[in-house]
Amino acid sequence: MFQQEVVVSVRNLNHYFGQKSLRSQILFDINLVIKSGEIVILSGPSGSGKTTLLTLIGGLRSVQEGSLKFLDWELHGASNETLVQVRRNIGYIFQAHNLLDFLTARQNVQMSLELHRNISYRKSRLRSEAMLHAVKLGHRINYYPSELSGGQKQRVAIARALVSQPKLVLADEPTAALDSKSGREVVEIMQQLAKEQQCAILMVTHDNRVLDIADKIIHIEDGRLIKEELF
Ligand SMILES: Nc1ncnc2c1ncn2[C@@H]1O[C@H](COP(=O)(O)OP(=O)(O)OP(=O)(O)O)[C@@H](O)[C@H]1O
Repeated sequence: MFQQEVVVSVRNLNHYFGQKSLRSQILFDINLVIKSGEIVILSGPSGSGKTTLLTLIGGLRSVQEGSLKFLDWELHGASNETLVQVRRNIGYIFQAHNLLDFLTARQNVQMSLELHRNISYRKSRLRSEAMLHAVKLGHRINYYPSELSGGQKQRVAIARALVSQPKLVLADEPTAALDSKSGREVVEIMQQLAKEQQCAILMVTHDNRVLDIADKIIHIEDGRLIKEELF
């Protein structure tokens, strides 16, 4: 068995949007722990605060109140250098896969490794190709995004998110644009790679077909975590 470490720890987190009289509270007293290798699904109605919470955890937005720790880094009051370090340890997968159209599948994956300065071109190329094999795209390495199906593009996005062996993957509706078979394939690949690399996954989804891959499902409503289900 792997020793599970705490990857994300959120304590009494509040968040507000807007200024002065237009200021309104969006997140209320959020408490949450995510451990390595754990797959957590975040569900809730539109506008309940899911994306806001995901972007806070991802170091993409400033923490205003409360504590948010990623590994040993406190994000509340963190410097830009710290946030850059944090982001290097996180893989991001969004609904629109955000691949660059003028780069091949391999180049899209490799680009994310090039943010890590201490890796040679040869090594990054080999690792990117191995990762594309892992997501079952070994036969599409030199294809451009326009030559791939929706499910294949999303698998390239998974390879890109996981190739740097991040401690955490944040996925915002990764199956939303996919038919049920491709959606299922995409989450099963995420699950398998997460368990192999002991990476935690926090996934926002409305897709009932994939709920069973979660170790834990948390529900958010009007900015409050209301229920946690364990599997
Ligand atoms: N930049 C912003 N400025 C002001 N209000 C915002 C901003 N971003 C989000 N909000 C508001 O915060 C609330 C939560 O939004 P958020 O995008 O986190 O919800 P969500 O649960 O991800 O919704 P969906 O499922 O529709 O994507 C909403 O009421 C939204 O209108």
